[in-house]
Amino acid sequence: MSQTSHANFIAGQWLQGSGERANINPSDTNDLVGHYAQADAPQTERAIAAAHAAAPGWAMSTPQQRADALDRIGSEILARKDELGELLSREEGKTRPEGVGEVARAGAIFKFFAQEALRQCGDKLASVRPGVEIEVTREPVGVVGLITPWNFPIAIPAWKIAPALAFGNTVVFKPAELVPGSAWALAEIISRSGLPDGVFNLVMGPGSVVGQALLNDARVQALSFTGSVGTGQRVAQAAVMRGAKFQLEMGGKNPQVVLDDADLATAVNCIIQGAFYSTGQRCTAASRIIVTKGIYPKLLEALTQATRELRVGHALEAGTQIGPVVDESQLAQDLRYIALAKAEGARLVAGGDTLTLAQPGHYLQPALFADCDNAMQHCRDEIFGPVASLIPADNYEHALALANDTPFGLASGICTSSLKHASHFKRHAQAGMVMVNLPTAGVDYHVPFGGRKGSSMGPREQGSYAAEFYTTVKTSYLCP
Ligand SMILES: NC(=O)C1=CN([C@@H]2O[C@H](COP(=O)(O)OP(=O)(O)OC[C@H]3O[C@@H](n4cnc5c(N)ncnc54)[C@H](OP(=O)(O)O)[C@@H]3O)[C@@H](O)[C@H]2O)C=CC1
Ligand SMILES: O=C(O)CCC(=O)C(=O)O
Repeated sequence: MSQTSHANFIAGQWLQGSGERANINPSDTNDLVGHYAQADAPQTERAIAAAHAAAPGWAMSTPQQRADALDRIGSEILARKDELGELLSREEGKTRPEGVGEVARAGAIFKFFAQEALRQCGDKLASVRPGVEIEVTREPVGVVGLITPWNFPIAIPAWKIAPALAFGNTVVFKPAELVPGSAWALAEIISRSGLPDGVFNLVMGPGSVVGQALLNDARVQALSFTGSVGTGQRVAQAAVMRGAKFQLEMGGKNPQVVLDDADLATAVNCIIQGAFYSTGQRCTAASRIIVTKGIYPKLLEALTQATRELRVGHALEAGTQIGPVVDESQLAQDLRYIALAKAEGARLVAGGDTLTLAQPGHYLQPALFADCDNAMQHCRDEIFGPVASLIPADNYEHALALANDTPFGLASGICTSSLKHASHFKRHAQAGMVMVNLPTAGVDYHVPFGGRKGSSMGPREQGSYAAEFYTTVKTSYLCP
């Protein structure tokens, strides 16, 4: 067994795994970010046992204890945002400003939930029976298993870990294998925050081993997952079979509608940001650009030019707008869908080719397709790359129908100067989040996040709504 400097954190101790994995920079595959421990199933079970043993004590911790720990974590993340942002960009490939921005968001999330820990409340109700008093209170669920994806290596862990701890649960955190660096740095900060041993545990390793062990173990009473539809369904099945709570966030095929009366510059900006920034690797990314006929030619011309001008490069280089794709297999998926779109008759008007730069990396020029049909397969599936498809619509009603014609329902955007259409769209878009004259991606940290249909299952994440998942309700009757 090798001695990696990045070990797992279990029961307050740093423990070597049964193996280790190299973390490679997608901007420069010669750059090794570090070696990170890999747990096996017995080590994962050890982490679960530690969280299980710590759960009763942490459930009885005071709101002040929880708030202090979370606030300390948030403060250190914010103080180190440049350094941690660089690490994040180096391992995941989003640009440095995006990486630093994500770290700042994670810090703000911990600060927010520090305050939420102090705001826990319940209801006191009159009974229908004389002399009886009723109280409705919230209690921690117990041990929660948190399984996170690679595309937001610190923000998604933050928005699961912070509410879990704030509401008195203990945590076993399994980050995605591609991005252990940010997870480990976050765990190291948490390890010095004053939490009792076993309250927070980091277990790095493959989803098929560590993730699966979390799904199987009856001591894990709640599972929060973000990632692909296929894995999400496994999580749901396992949770249902053994009666655990679960919460799934599984992506989208988000529409960005542009109406004739839209401001052209706003629409182009929303599409470029929503579809291509973060290399399109966001579950909130806009990939179906639904455009009414009057503005279609003008928008196509402006968008084609803007797409061609995007600077793809090393994530840490000043001026880079689009970093590399996260790894070879995601790049292969993007290229497969670009080939499929062409085969389906979509017209490629910009990008779509890999790029060879001075350093070896997974570079892809953002691809823009025109004259697509919403029924084409590449307009149905989540690609998770910098690929956008323009779909013409006859009018607003047709655009709305196309926007809703998808198995997913995460975010839905519209660009328009019509208050009437904006209001109607807000009401009738079948999505968990609606954006008017704003990109579909890029959300606030203090409000609910989640979707409908195939995008999400279970209670919402983030904001005060997070309490729904990370607590269980108790109704007490008292006859004094
Ligand atoms: N909605 C979203 O935000 C995201 C959507 N995706 C979509 O998913 C596709 C594939 O990405 P990928 O990272 O492979 O997604 P996965 O769903 O495979 O990964 C998400 C998390 O689940 C873990 N996992 C994998 N298998 C299991 C299992 N059997 N039991 C428990 N946990 C498991 C992964 O571990 P590990 O990877 O470490 O093995 C990772 O931590 C993307 O192309 C994209 O379409 C991806 C990321 C985010
Ligand atoms: O758009 C955002 O700000 C969040 C996106 C996200 O959470 C995701 O892609 O998983």
